[in-house]
Amino acid sequence: MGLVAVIGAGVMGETLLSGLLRAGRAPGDLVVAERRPDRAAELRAKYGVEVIGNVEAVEKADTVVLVVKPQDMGAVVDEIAGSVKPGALVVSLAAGITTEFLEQRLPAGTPVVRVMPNTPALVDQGMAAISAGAHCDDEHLAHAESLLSAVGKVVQVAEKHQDAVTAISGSGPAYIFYVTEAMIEAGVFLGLPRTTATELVVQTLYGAATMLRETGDHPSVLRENVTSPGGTTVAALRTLDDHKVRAAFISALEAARDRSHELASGQ
Ligand SMILES: NC(=O)C1=CN([C@@H]2O[C@H](COP(=O)(O)OP(=O)(O)OC[C@H]3O[C@@H](n4cnc5c(N)ncnc54)[C@H](OP(=O)(O)O)[C@@H]3O)[C@@H](O)[C@H]2O)C=CC1
Ligand SMILES: O=C(O)[C@@H]1CCC=N1
Repeated sequence: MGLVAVIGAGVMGETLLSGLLRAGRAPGDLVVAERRPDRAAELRAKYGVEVIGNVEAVEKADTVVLVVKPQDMGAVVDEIAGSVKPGALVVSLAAGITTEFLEQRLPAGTPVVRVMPNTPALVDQGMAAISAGAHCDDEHLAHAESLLSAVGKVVQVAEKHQDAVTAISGSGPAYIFYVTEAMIEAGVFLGLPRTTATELVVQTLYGAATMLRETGDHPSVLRENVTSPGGTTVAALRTLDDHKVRAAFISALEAARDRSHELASGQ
């Protein structure tokens, strides 16, 4: 697998870096590119990895992982393109950025894999979807999969589905945190101490997620099991339907899908 260079150590880059180290990758097998000296010093101290400039990192890497914002991707790829080693694999974690966008800027024939990860990778419960570019073979895909499987589940999808994946699992944790916040605020409104409301909501989410995964039952069945005739749950669900919450979710995820598509053009 060789040396892996992580270009851009913000939220997602650091999440991947820390996960690879937790999974047993040696600090010497990783190099990080970071332009701010204070942040570089922090990463060196925390992870014991070499932190250098973009070009220097790419020159020696067998796998280059791009984790900068989509809006910065064009400039970063133009900077590093001439330094990518022949045969090196380029893996992009950026929303919206297509393999074609990268292939056009990298040396001809460079294998590129597009990945959409998510932040639960921080606790090894990530969900990543990967798609092959034009010059990828099964070995390249397997290599990208092994990077991401260090921090959670990995599925392969056709690249045409990556904007939808971004809307569902890439941004998904934020929707769950949003619902969590709303339920905690409701608990406080109903008179519970904030710490109690938080504990009740977090454990309820964890329990419900575990039921979904472990029973394999459809969410409709699990919801019906909670919904006693004439009871409390149906009163709440009717209110959610009155406020068109289900329709709002569909519109929200459609907006995220469309935004991912727009990011491809650097907007
Ligand atoms: N956060 C998330 O939940 C997810 C993010 N992603 C994708 O991951 C990518 C990064 O997102 P995120 O981590 O949230 O963003 P951050 O802003 O936290 O991280 C971006 C990093 O890129 C660095 N950077 C910017 N320009 C350059 C450059 N020219 N050379 C080197 N480093 C540079 C920034 O450095 P500096 O601090 O110096 O500006 C920063 O460390 C995005 O493309 C996003 O779409 C994908 C899935 C989920
Ligand atoms: O909000 C974003 O654009 C990134 C991509 C998916 C999650 N965070």
